[in-house]
Amino acid sequence: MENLITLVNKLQRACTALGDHGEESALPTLWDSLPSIAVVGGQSSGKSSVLESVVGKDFLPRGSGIVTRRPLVLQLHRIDEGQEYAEFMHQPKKRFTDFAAVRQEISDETDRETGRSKQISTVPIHLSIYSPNVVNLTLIDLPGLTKVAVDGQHESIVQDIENMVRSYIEKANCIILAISPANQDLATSDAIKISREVDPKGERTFGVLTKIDLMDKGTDAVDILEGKSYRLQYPWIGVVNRSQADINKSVDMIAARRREREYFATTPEYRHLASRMGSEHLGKVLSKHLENVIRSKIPSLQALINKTIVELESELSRLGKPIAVDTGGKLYMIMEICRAFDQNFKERLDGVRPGGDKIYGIFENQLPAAMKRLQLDKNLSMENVRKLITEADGYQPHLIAPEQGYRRLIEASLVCVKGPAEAAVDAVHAILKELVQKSIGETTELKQYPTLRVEVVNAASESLERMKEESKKAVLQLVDMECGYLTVEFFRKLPQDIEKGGNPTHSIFDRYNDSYLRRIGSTVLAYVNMVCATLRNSIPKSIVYCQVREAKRSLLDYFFAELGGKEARQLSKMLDEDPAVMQRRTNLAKRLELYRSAQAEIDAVSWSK
Ligand SMILES: Nc1nc2c(ncn2[C@@H]2O[C@H](COP(=O)(O)OP(=O)(O)OP(=O)(O)O)[C@@H](O)[C@H]2O)c(=O)[nH]1
Repeated sequence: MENLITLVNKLQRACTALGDHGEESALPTLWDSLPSIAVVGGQSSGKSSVLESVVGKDFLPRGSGIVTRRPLVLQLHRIDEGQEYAEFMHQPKKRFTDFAAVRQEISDETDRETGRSKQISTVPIHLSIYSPNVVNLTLIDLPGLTKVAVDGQHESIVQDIENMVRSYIEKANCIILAISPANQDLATSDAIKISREVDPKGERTFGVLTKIDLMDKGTDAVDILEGKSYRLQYPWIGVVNRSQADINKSVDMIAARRREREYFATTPEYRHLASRMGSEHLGKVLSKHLENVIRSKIPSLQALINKTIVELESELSRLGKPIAVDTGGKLYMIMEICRAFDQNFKERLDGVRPGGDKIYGIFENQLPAAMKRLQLDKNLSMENVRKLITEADGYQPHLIAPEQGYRRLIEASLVCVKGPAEAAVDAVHAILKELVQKSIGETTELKQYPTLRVEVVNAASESLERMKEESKKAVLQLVDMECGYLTVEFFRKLPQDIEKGGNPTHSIFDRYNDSYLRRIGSTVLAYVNMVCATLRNSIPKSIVYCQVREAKRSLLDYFFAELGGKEARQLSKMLDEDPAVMQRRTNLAKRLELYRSAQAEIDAVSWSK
């Protein structure tokens, strides 16, 4: 039991410290899942007296009219030994051992928030009391309900107090301590009225009857205490607090408790109820009830903490790691981020992620279609063949075969292939650029650092540009190579020209007959087609070698080489994270730490059940 309530107190205080008790928080609040006990009653019903009696100390401000003007969240911590003391959350380092000073501080802190006016405020005062004479409990003392405004107060105060009280006790996890004076008709009890409103079945309401000793002679509270005149889910508990005369005479709490015990034990009407009457019994009943409630709540509390931890962790991982402080750390961080990007890019080329297949589309469709559209026979009209053959002959018509003529005709046709080859290089370049963009977009770490992102994009683009130029040179070279050296085999296999069809005695313009020239044309076309078939295969190989494979291998090599020479200041500039993000990460980490320790503690409690 001790563990449980200590845990509750700990978590509750921690959550309040983080401001985790308001609606502004996006996270579900622990505060809302933990039970608390609110003390509700009409003015002068004996509310402060009951609280003091449970605590066993004089410490609450007293006086006529509205004394309690702010909620007081009171946590009682049992300590095994030592001097009792109190601590306020708004003065964390100050220990109060003089309880008169505690009373004064409650009063002063109330005035600080509300001014010296008689206004009320919903901002609670948090007070912890550590004592060997208390049981672990968290109690909330609320301003007393009243029926009329006194001088200097706004008419709305009656309603304001009621609303504030309701805002606390309407929460499903609030256990209500409804205090009614026995010397007033129960039908007029403000406490019963408001608690019935928020807890109609009485599942979380404890009725406390005060001032039993002040009842008119000849009357008693037996019917109420036995639950006959007004039945509550839990039995009524009667108490006898110190009278005003006792307070004036400074009768201490211990003596008051002893007298209370004696009162119930010796008064004939109440003797049979003595074991379940009095302030001490009230404290024990409350503690036991709180324990039961918490036990039943542990699973949902664990679920809530675990869910919050997952949310905090995912939010933190979305924000990314914090920036390293030293140069080496920064360098390592940049390299890590770049590697993450590079990995993503490679996976696209290797087919682990989509996009790389588009390159094959260029080789399979675009390049062959473009080569097909070339109309290689455009240069091989009869006229053109005749012109090039005779020009190549020069002053001496060829004797066996028009060697030079063939070369010129083949070259003139093959040169056309350069267009589609360069277009294929450009198309692959465009795809690679697109893949870089996509990989940049998918590298979450880069979103965190806009400057680094720009630098990586620039470095990758420059590399791709360089590779494109190399690739163009290589494919053009392939075509030039085909023009520079013809495949002899092809020509050796041709049937030898037995009859050239030429007649040197004729004029230069009709030196060769049509069928001879047609044959040359078709031989050239057959040769060029054969070469094109080879180029259709070798151009993709060259492109992959110069661009794709190279991009996979060394996309950021230049960038890395330059990175090594950068100074700390330049590295910091690259990791220029938004300060708001840094602040958010720190806050989240602090919160996560709190929730983790809460998780460990509550797990330990649930295992020890
Ligand atoms: N004889 C006797 N007097 C009591 C008892 N309970 C409270 N009183 C007296 O009733 C007066 C009001 O008690 P408080 O405890 O101050 O009442 P309260 O509800 O806290 O009132 P506010 O703080 O003003 O809202 C005090 O003079 C107490 O001494 C009781 O059981 N018996």
